[in-house]
Amino acid sequence: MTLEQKKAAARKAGFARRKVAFDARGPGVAGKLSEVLAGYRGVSLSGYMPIRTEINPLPAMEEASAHGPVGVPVIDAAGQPLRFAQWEPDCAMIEGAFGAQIPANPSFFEPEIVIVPLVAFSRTGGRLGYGGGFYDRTLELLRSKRPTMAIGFAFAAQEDPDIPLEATDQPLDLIVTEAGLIQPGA
Ligand SMILES: Nc1nc2c(c(=O)[nH]1)N(C=O)[C@@H](CNc1ccc(C(=O)N[C@@H](CCC(=O)O)C(=O)O)cc1)CN2
Ligand SMILES: Nc1ncnc2c1ncn2[C@@H]1O[C@H](COP(=O)(O)OP(=O)(O)OP(=O)(O)O)[C@@H](O)[C@H]1O
Repeated sequence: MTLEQKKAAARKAGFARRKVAFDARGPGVAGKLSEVLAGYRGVSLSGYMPIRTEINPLPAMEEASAHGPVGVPVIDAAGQPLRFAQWEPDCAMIEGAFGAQIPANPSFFEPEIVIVPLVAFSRTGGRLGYGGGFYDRTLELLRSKRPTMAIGFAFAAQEDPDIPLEATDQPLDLIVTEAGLIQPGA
C-alpha cells in the first residue's frame, strides 16, 4: 500500500469510529476543553464551526470569547493555508466552502492557540483530517512566526495508534476528548 492508500484507509476507519461516538454522545462533551481554555484566558484562539459528525466545541468557544479573541477557519483556496476570522456567539454567519459556517463580515487575525478538528489522532500527537492538508499548511505558517499551540479536539474513540505520517504533518501539542486530556510529550 502507498502512503496515500494507507491514509485513505485510516480516514475511512476514523470516520466510522467518529460516527459511532457522535451518535452515542452525551451532554457536555466540550467540558474538558472549557477547563483547558480557562488556563489560557485572553490568549487568542481559533475554534471551528462543527460539520458532519465532528465533536462540538461551541460551548467552550462561547466561554473563551468573553475573555479574548476567538476565530473560526476560512478557506481561501485549495493548497493555501486557512485564515481565521473573528467570531462572536451572536455574529452573522454565512455558508463557507465544504459546508462550515463562516462570519459574514470577516476580520482576520492569527491565533496563538488552534483547536483542530480531527478524523483520527494518536497518543503521540499524530493527526488525520479530511485530507486537504489545510491545517498542516496553516500550522506550518503560524509556527514559522511564533509558538502556536495545536489542540486536537475529538471523541476518545477516534484514537488510532497507527496513523500513517508524512513529513508535512504538523504535530498536536495536546489532545482533548470528552473524557480527558492526552499529552503527547509526557
Ligand atoms: N468544522 C470544520 N471546519 C473547517 C475544517 C474542518 O475540518 N472542520 N477545515 C479543515 O480543513 C476546513 C474545511 N475543509 C474541509 C475539507 C474537506 C471536507 C470534506 O468533507 N471533504 C470530502 C472529501 C474528502 C474525502 O472524502 O477524502 C469528504 O470528506 O466527503 C470538509 C471540510 C475549514 N473549515
Ligand atoms: N505544508 C505543506 N506544504 C505542501 N503540501 C502539504 C503541506 N501539508 C500537507 N501537504 C499535502 O497536502 C495533502 C493532504 O495532507 P494530509 O493527508 O496530511 O491532510 P490532512 O492532515 O488529513 O488534512 P487537514 O490538514 O486539512 O486536516 C498531502 O498530499 C500533503 O502532502
